Amino acid sequence: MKNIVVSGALGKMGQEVVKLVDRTDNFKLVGAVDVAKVGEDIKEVLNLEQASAEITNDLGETLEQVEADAVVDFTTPQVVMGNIKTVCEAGVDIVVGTTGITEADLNKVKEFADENNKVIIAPNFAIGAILMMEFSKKAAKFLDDVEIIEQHHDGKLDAPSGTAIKTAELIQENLTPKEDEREEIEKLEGARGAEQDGINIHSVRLPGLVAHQEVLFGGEGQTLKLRHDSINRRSFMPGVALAINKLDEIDGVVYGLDNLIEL
Ligand SMILES: NC(=O)C1=CN([C@@H]2O[C@H](COP(=O)(O)OP(=O)(O)OC[C@H]3O[C@@H](n4cnc5c(N)ncnc54)[C@H](OP(=O)(O)O)[C@@H]3O)[C@@H](O)[C@H]2O)C=CC1
Ligand SMILES: O=C(O)C1=N[C@H](C(=O)O)C[C@H](O)C1
Repeated sequence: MKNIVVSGALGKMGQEVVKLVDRTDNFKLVGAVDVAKVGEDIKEVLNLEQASAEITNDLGETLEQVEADAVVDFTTPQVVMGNIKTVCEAGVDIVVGTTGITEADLNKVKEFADENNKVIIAPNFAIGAILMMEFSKKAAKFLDDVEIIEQHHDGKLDAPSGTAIKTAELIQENLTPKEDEREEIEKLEGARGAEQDGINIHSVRLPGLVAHQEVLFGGEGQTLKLRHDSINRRSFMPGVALAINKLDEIDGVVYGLDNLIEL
C-alpha cells in the first residue's frame, strides 16, 4: 500500500490525481494540500467513493502529521521548488508534474536531494506525448529543420510548456548543427516564437483547448507533422500511477517518464 499526499489537490490535475488514488487498490490518500477549502473533507468536496482527508494548506506540517510514502505535486511554477525541498527534507518520495522547472532548477534539486530521496519529475505523463517526443527525437536524425507548436487551455501559467521544452531538448540530441543561418527580419517581436536549443517554439493559449503539441519537420519538398492531443486530463493518470509505482525502483532524481519505460 502507498500512502499518498496530493499537493494542489483542488486544481484541475490535482482533482484527477485524488480520484486516481481513490479508485486504485494499492493507493491510500493520507493528505490533500491546497490553498482553498482548508478544514473541509476532500471526500465531500470531490464526492469520492472512499478516500477521505482534511484539506490542509501547509505541506511541511501535513507531512509531520501523516505517515506518507509519496507526495504527488501538481501546483504552480512559483511554489513547486519549495515543495520539492520540503518533501525531500521530510524524507518522503515525490512525483512532480508541475511544469516551469528550468535546467538550473533541476540541478538545484539534484543538489539538495540526498541519496535517500527519490524524485520523479515529468513534464508530461501522457503515454502518447512520450511517444510523440520519442518519434520527434528519431525524426531529427533525418530532418534537421523543425519547429514546435504547442497549444493549451487559457488557464496555463507557464509558456512555453514543459513538454515543448523537453521535446526541444530531445530533438537537439540528434539534430545536425546548421551553418550559415539566414539573418531574418522580425517585423513584430516574437513573430518567430521563442527559442530553446536552437528550435523555435510557438505557444497558443485558448479556451476550449486542453493540451496539444505539433512537431513540424521540413525537408526538401516534404514536411512531417507529429501531433499529440490530450483531450482530457485522465490521459495523464496511467503515467502518474506508473511513476508512483516506480518510486521504489529508482535512485535519486529522474527527469522524464521516458526514463521509466522501455521505448
Ligand atoms: N506533467 C504533466 O503531465 C502535466 C502537468 N501539468 C502541470 O501541472 C501544474 C498544475 O496544472 P493544473 O492542475 O492545470 O493547474 P491548476 O491551477 O488547476 O491547479 C493548481 C492548484 O494548486 C493550488 N496551489 C497554489 N499554490 C499552492 C500551494 N502553495 N500549495 C498547494 N496548492 C497550491 C492552486 O490553488 P489556486 O488555484 O487557488 O491558486 C490550484 O488549486 C501546471 O504546472 C501544469 O503545467 C498539467 C497537466 C499535465
Ligand atoms: O498545463 C497543462 O495543462 C499541461 N502542462 C504540461 C506542460 O507544460 O507540458 C503537460 C501538458 O501539456 C498539460
